[in-house]
Amino acid sequence: MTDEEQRVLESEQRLEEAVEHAEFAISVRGLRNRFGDQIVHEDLDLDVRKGEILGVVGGSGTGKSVLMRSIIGLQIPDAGEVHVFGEPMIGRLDDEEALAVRKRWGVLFQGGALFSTLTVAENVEVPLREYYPNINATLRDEIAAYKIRMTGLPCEAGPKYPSELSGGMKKRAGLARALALDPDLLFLDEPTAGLDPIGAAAFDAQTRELQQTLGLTVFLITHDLDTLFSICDRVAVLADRKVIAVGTIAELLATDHPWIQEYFNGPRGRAAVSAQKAHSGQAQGGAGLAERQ
Ligand SMILES: Nc1ncnc2c1ncn2[C@@H]1O[C@H](COP(=O)(O)OP(=O)(O)OP(=O)(O)O)[C@@H](O)[C@H]1O
Repeated sequence: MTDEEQRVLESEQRLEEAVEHAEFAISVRGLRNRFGDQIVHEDLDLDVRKGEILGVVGGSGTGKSVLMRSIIGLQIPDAGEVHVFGEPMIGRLDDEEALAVRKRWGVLFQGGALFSTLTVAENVEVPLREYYPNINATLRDEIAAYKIRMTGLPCEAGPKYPSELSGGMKKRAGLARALALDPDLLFLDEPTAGLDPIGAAAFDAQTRELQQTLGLTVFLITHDLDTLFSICDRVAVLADRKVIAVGTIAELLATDHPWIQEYFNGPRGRAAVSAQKAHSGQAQGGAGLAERQ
């Protein structure tokens, strides 16, 4: 086969795959990740629908963060396929194509991962400098200020350093940075961990509002049952090295997997359901999420 024929064949294959994966923002097939003797994922499949908030749960060490890192290219899996918006993410895109897909997502890492020597505004500007180096400084400052306000932080937060912020403010600053490039897809790794319940509920409400107004797809790793019940459209459960179930919480509860039953039907799960019911009652009585922020 000539080089030209090979190129045409590859481009046809890519087109077929793009059509096959078009309804999903993310498609993972047959993922395998191993660290030495420890197999974290084996034959893991997962589809994330466009426009949904997918909660990702599982016991500690089941590989939720490794899964996220495999999707965004920070972890090269031992086997498997990852497609984001129909594009194959592992080894088949050239630099320019990979960059075009990477611009379509934003990531809030566990703990915020802000650069401690940069102000909040400078942190938000990092992806702008990296992906759009020709934007002038004034426009960059304006975009950063807008993103900061978008996440509910006051303008005065811009010149502050991460060490001067509360935990909740740091998360919002990380969120502002994740939104810097107007992404279609947002990855959130335990966004409410370490926040007090009121701060966590406000962050959830902010996430939901942003997802709806910006039409985002959200891949949300969490241990927070209130987050799962209040804002996730579906939940994927990691156990036994793979995604053992994915669906609405009602659908998950209809399965008889012991971990799922214990997780959602245990004391904390029941408390989250009661809180959710109480909140829905209040909302019908006029106290909506927006008022709680
Ligand atoms: N770079 C690495 N080198 C070696 N082992 C790793 C590496 N990254 C992750 N692991 C291991 O992979 C497993 C899964 O880690 P991961 O951080 O994805 O878990 P998790 O489900 O996100 O856990 P948690 O809920 O506690 O954050 C863990 O046992 C971890 O020690």
